[in-house]
Amino acid sequence: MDLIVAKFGGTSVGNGSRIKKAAQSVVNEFMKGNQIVAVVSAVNKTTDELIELSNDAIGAGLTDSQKAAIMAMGELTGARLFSAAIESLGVKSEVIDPYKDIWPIITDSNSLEAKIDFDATSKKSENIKNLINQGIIPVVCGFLGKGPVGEITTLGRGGSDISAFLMGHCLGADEIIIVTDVDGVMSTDPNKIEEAELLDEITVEELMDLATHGAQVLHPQALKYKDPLISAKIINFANGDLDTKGTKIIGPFEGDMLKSVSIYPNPISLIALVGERMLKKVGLLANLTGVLAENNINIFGISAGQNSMTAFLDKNDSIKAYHKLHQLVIEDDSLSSLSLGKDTAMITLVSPDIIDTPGIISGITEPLRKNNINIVEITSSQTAVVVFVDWKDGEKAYNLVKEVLK
Ligand SMILES: Nc1ncnc2c1ncn2[C@@H]1O[C@H](COP(=O)(O)OP(=O)(O)O)[C@@H](O)[C@H]1O
Ligand SMILES: N[C@@H](CC(=O)OP(=O)(O)O)C(=O)O
Repeated sequence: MDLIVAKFGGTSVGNGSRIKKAAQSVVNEFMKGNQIVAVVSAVNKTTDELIELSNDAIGAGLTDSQKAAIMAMGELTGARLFSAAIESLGVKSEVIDPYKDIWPIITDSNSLEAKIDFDATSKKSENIKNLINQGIIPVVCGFLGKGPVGEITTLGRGGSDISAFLMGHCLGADEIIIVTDVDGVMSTDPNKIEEAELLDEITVEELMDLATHGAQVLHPQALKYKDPLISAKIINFANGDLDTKGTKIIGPFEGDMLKSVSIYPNPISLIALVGERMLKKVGLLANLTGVLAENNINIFGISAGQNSMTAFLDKNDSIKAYHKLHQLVIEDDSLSSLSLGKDTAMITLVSPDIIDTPGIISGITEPLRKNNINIVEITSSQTAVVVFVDWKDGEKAYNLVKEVLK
């Protein structure tokens, strides 16, 4: 007997027959002997409509907490429709919403982008387990939370995916299934490029990057709660069957809950190409990477400015790269010179919190400044910050950056 958390996005419950089909797919799993929790979003575009309605009616006078309570109506209705559809098929079900004591997802008081109190949520999830053990199918409102004074909060647009992974984690589920309007994760958005191909599987790390760079298919914060031991997949509602293959989400493979700090074991050399108005020169980057690729040299990072371009390479490759790139400088009129910089240590911090934690970069740089450690380069994306310091400072900087995660 497996415990499954199945999340139904807005499109998968987009009309009456879809709700019926979705409820049937949940009941089918229950009849096979599995335990199941449904997490349900607002029907179709209800959230957008509620926002538009309140903007038209109230406009700037609308407070965040009023907006959250109005938006919540979408999920409050969706969950009731879903639960009633399950009961109409002869199985007991209960709606779980933030107005009830049993509600598990506890947050801070930020009405529109609430932060989850993981410990409180874990504790309160026990009540949901009791319900499941009584043979009842809980239907949990996605997207919603309950703040410190019992008020409704929301987890941010698209937040029902977070609700599903959080519930899956806290309940110790065997599987999390995200039911949506595409066959799974594709090579790109299939609504933009028709030839997009379905991926059989994707790692948490890859999907997190895809999602933070705008692929709507899953909320990036949801993957924070993906436990390596819990199976997860994304499937199309059109199948009407939760057993469908879709795209399997595997991992995470790095660190605990996707957070890690690492130091590359070898020194990293910085090679800078200098030239006038380099950013305006077409194909320069391709030439740089082409030369390195031809010589089987791996690139750990590239930074580009108006008049220079720097490649980060393993020290063992740097002399060879230096000579090969010099040839490029001689041949290309827009390049004036090349310099092989000092040895640096590369420290990488990976965390899904980077995207929504103001001050995380200064949290890293401040302790380095206080310890008189000079930062040679720093690059950041939505999920990783990479800091380069003098090689001699590497170990100390690594220990300081590790403290940031704590
Ligand atoms: N690489 C991708 N693979 C699959 N879908 C993608 C991808 N990038 C963007 N999408 C979009 O994500 C949408 C599904 O997410 P969303 O609309 O939030 O669904 P739901 O309402 O079920 O939560 C798809 O309709 C698709 O347009
Ligand atoms: N209904 C909310 C939450 C959500 O996650 O919806 P969906 O699962 O349809 O993306 C929204 O539109 O933002």
